[in-house]
Amino acid sequence: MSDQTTLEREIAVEQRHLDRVYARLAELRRSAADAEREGYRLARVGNFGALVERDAMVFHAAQRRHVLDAEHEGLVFGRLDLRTGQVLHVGRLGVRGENAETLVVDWRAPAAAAFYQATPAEPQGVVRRRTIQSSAEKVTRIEDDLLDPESAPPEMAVVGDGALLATLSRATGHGMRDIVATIQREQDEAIRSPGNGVTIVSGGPGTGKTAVALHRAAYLLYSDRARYAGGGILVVGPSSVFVQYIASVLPSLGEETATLHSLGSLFPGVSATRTDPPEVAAVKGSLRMRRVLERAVRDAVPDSPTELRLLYRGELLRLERAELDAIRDRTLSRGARRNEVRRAAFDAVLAALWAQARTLRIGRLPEQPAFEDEIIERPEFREFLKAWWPRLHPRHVLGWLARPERLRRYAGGILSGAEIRLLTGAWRSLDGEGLTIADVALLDELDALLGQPVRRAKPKRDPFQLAGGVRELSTAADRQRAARAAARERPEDYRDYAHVVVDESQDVSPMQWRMIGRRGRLASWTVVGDPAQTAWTGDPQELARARDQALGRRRRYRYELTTNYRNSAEIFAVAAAEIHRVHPDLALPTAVRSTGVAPVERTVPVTDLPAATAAAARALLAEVEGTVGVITPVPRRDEVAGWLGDLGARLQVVTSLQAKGMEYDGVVLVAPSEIRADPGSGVRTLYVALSRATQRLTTLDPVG
Ligand SMILES: Nc1ncnc2c1ncn2[C@@H]1O[C@H](COP(=O)(O)OP(=O)(O)OP(=O)(O)O)[C@@H](O)[C@H]1O
Repeated sequence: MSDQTTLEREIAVEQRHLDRVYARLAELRRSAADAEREGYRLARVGNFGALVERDAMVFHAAQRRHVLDAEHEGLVFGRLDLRTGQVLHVGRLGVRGENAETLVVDWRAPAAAAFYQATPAEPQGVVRRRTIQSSAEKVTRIEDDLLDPESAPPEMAVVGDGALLATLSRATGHGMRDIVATIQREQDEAIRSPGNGVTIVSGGPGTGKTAVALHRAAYLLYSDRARYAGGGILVVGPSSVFVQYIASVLPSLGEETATLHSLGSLFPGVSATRTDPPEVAAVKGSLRMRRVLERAVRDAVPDSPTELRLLYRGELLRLERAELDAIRDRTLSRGARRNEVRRAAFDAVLAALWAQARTLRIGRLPEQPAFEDEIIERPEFREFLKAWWPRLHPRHVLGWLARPERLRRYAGGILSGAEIRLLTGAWRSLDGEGLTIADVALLDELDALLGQPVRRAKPKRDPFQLAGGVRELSTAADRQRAARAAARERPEDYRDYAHVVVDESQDVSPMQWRMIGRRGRLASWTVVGDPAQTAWTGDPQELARARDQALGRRRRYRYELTTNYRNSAEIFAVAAAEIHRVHPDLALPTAVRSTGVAPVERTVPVTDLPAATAAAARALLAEVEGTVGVITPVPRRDEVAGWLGDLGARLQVVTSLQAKGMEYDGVVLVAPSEIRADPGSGVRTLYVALSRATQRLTTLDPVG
């Protein structure tokens, strides 16, 4: 029988199974809809038992219908033929037939683990593993791996060249894809790592760390939905460009309950995208900044009144600067938080005025409470309090640090003169250009130091309370919907996540670890990263300390990924040569795919750089089907974007720092020597930029 006929026959076999699954799915959807209708009919009967039954029916039916709709496309993607003769189909969700026989096993279920973990050396009872691709309920392609040839029955067919390579050769889109059909064994082990403690996944560029982290979030939600959907999963990435890139993966796995944030958007109401030069980021990210900020939050508000004068029954009551400063120091002693002790500060001022009034022997002086009431009523006194001890927002205090004379005072003896000058220079543009990503961790620290004003607790709104005090008896489905809405509506400063995923963790500074740590006090963690790709130039010991403090003493599970699935072997060879300049002995992943196309490395006269960049970008857009990234040194981003004009949605211009974690089919790298020239982290940043392309890489270096 020819190969073509075998392939057609095998596709037809899978199509029959797929037809059966989709027919069953249609049936399940119909019965879910019927159950929902029946549930509402029962409700009209009106007795309590019927209402409880309605609750359960409507809940399960609605939940089922939602899942069935979400997982329709590409539902079945794998098949295992076991030595026992049993056949298992693996898919995005578990489906049973009318007689409770298994038609599809959920990819996250223990029975599906062999699909990812079996190898020819350790077949785990699997004879043939088959990957099935389909589109709109039609099987389009199948790829087999024969894992245990000796146990294969003679009639067993094996088709295709391996699913992984076929998948890796597909064009890159704007968003990352889920890899659920082709997860590799070492990745699967990390995905299924225990839910408690800290899972640490490391590996070089393109080894699937991000993919693993996101699939792990989906796995955890499957394995213990009550815990992880209830508390929530927070995923933190380095930049907003990156968060947009990965945002579609979890919904494609049927999981919408995770919260994605970039490091610049973790603080409520802020979304910073500007980056600092590495030497400035190292100062802003250092733990020493905490001591600088502690001094700032204890200082007097700029331009606030330096004395209080009040005329009381013909006598002048007066608190001078030294006295006001002493009250402030006393009130803020022992770690009191400024926004939380406003009331205590006001009481101390009133007490000081009272003491003075008594010393002055003012005639007909009332009792202390009446005296204080009289003073509090005076508008000039209220104005004074508002100006002297206002409710402070972290942004106000960061503004104080941007004043050179204040910064010198706060940072003296903590930061060096050169470091203070770096910060002064960086914050000169704070008002004009806004916050940088590194500033956001400082805001979060200031928020923790300032505290929240004491408010009377508002009664919680009952989502089932209707107008006029009528309380509708709700169904569990209503409650579930409300719970989902609550997850979406978690307060912006929500901190009690059940799990925190940190991607590109090598670039998280000590102050950023503190910020993330505040959101994961109750959490288990997944931390993925590659030390060789870091742009951090600060103290490595301080970094390790801050990270350990955030992660706590939980048990650690470590995984190392060793295969680069992104770059062609030709492209990764260029990146590898770059990182070996500074880390000659670094063990690197193996790139599995060769395209036979060598990267293009060109030098061009500086005046020709704009035209050469535009020409290279156009050429790559014509050569590849997917996206093209133009990666620039940080200061050149806008200039280069200007050279390119509008070349369409497939092209993106990013800085070498924004390129972290990103992937494009073609990359034009502008002025690599300028990126390398940074003495702190230049080579490592260039290594990141060189390892972003799947198929084509052109580097353009200006000379002269
Ligand atoms: N098992 C797999 N099957 C198919 N594609 C995969 C697999 N593992 C990884 N990939 C693909 O390889 C590319 C790189 O993956 P990913 O971005 O997760 O790597 P990374 O380790 O986070 O990289 P970097 O550190 O360079 O940012 C992505 O396109 C991803 O979809």
